[in-house]
Amino acid sequence: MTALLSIRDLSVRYRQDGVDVTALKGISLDVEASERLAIIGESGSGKSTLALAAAGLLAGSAKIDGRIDWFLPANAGAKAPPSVLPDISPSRGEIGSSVADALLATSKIGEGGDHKPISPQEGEMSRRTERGATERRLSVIGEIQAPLLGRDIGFVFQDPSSSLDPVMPIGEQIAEVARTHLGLTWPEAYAKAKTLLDRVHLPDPEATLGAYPHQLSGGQKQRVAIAAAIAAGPKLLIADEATSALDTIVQAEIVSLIRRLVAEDGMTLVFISHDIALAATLASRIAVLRHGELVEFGKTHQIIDAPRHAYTRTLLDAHLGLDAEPLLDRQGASA
Ligand SMILES: Nc1ncnc2c1ncn2[C@@H]1O[C@H](COP(=O)(O)OP(=O)(O)OP(=O)(O)O)[C@@H](O)[C@H]1O
Ligand code: NI
Repeated sequence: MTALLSIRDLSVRYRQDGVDVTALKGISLDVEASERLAIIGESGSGKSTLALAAAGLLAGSAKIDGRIDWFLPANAGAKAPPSVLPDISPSRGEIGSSVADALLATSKIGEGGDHKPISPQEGEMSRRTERGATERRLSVIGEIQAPLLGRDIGFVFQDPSSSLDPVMPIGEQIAEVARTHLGLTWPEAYAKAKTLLDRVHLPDPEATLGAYPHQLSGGQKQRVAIAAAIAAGPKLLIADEATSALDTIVQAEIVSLIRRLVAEDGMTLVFISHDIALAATLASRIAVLRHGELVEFGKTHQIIDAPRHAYTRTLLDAHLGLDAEPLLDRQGASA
């Protein structure tokens, strides 16, 4: 297997009210190209921090140590028009040299989070936020080859309302991503948006193009957020608790939607959840975080059938206590 993303010795500290909070401690893991990886752990274990760090979206105040290497296809970003290229200042980060047919975007992050800001893509990062885009900085340092939100990484957050603009028609929000990153004209981008609304199974895509987020249910809004996230054909889809705010039935529908889209587009998936059983239905590998440390990492069946760490067993037991049904749909896990 080839790595899409390699994380080495990643530590992240936030400063809050004058106190340092260590969110991640020495995390090393590879995300393999085309795999479905779940990151699980209880609230505060560092799951979102890991995803945000990988996507280069950590708040500028975060102190980051370690190394993140991306292995993107050489033509990544080739279609991005110059007007939308990020404004990246020279920095201490290193750009790895090109290898034969892959581009290596390397970030070696110095002590003290000495990483430079990247301007948010207009209308993109400013809306697709969880904790406020204005604080966000790209910690993955690079030139235009650095992974770019929307183009290389699709990010789906827990609350679709926070990632969608309430006063912009849905079609325009999706079309904008396609236009920005694929260099399409507006009519082409709208056609693409309509196709995407159909692909995420929204009823009447034509009418939905002109609808506003408040006219849709929570599950439908999450479908729109997913359509926008994949509009530019990213290599990696990161879903951070993307189904947690939804009721069980809708949650299952969104999980199967994600599974289908990832398979159809050959995307790599990082699925973040506090729910080990849900994660097991989707992922081929599971990483278990606890208090910012990677306590267990392996194939889904190994984690479920023979967990090595007591904490993983606790997560499994907690689940079994609530529900006597078999924990894992083994078909789903191995598919
Ligand atoms: N912007 C921030 N400023 C200060 N502390 C933060 C910030 N973001 C996260 N933290 C802290 O870092 C730790 C890890 O948080 P993180 O959000 O990564 O956990 P999580 O596993 O995603 O939790 P949840 O399941 O609740 O989303 C927590 O102690 C959290 O309070
Ligand atoms: Ni989180």
